[in-house]
Amino acid sequence: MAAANGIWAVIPAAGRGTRFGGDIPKQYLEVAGRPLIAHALDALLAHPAIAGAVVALAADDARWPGWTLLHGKPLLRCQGGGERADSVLAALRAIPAHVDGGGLVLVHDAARPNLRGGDIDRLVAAAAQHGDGALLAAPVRDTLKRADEQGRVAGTEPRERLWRALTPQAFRRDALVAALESARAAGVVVTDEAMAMERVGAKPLLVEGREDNLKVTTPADLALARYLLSQ
Ligand SMILES: Nc1ccn([C@@H]2O[C@H](COP(=O)(O)OP(=O)(O)OP(=O)(O)O)[C@@H](O)[C@H]2O)c(=O)n1
Ligand SMILES: C[C@](O)(CO)[C@H](O)COP(=O)(O)O
Repeated sequence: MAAANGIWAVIPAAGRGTRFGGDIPKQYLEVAGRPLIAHALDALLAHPAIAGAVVALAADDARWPGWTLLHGKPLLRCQGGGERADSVLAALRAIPAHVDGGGLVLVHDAARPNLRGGDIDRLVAAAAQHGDGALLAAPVRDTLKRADEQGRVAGTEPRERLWRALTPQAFRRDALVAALESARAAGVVVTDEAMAMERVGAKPLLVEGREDNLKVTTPADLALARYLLSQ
């Protein structure tokens, strides 16, 4: 059951895309006729459980189209920060005051365009039942090798119970804000929201998500995203 005022989504989109390269920030590269960022925003705001969204943008973002409404729902913007976690925290703080702070928020990378409604359904259902929150993830199905400094195999890592964290990740807003603030105060850079929650003792539930919920990090990812979103 969504809390009063519904579930809000937070979309960190203030990254520099250094691993991707190029002159255009990857969140604005064209995928299936729209900017990459549009797909994540559309998937979230099209979902009936989502009441609104805040997108965190770089201070010098000159490409944001200025959307303020999507699927009839509010789409707010804020300025992101130096790390992804800073952007997430800024966006959480930009959620309107009338929205229940004890309600769930979903945090989803703008760089993940292929989010499907069924995954949102299952994540929201799991997070509503599990007090410590939940995240979409994919079980590791390949053998994992650790490399030495020369790029040679230094060993094979056990993969039992190893998962790749995806997004969205869903937590009670006030708890997530406190956990992110705690990590920041400790000088710990958390790479996802679950890591911040784990730091303060939470055990979020892993919800198996689609393998094709990829994050566009390199040009090869963009080619795959274009293929997937053209289907
Ligand atoms: N300071 C940051 C860094 C990242 N992000 C966002 O977090 C998501 C996942 O980050 P990633 O894929 O690493 O994007 P970049 O940080 O832009 O990529 P890179 O690490 O290669 O620079 C992206 O939507 C990105 O825009 C953000 O909002 N603020
Ligand atoms: C949040 C995330 O997508 C989960 O896998 C990932 O940690 C983001 O990492 P990035 O280096 O900021 O892309």
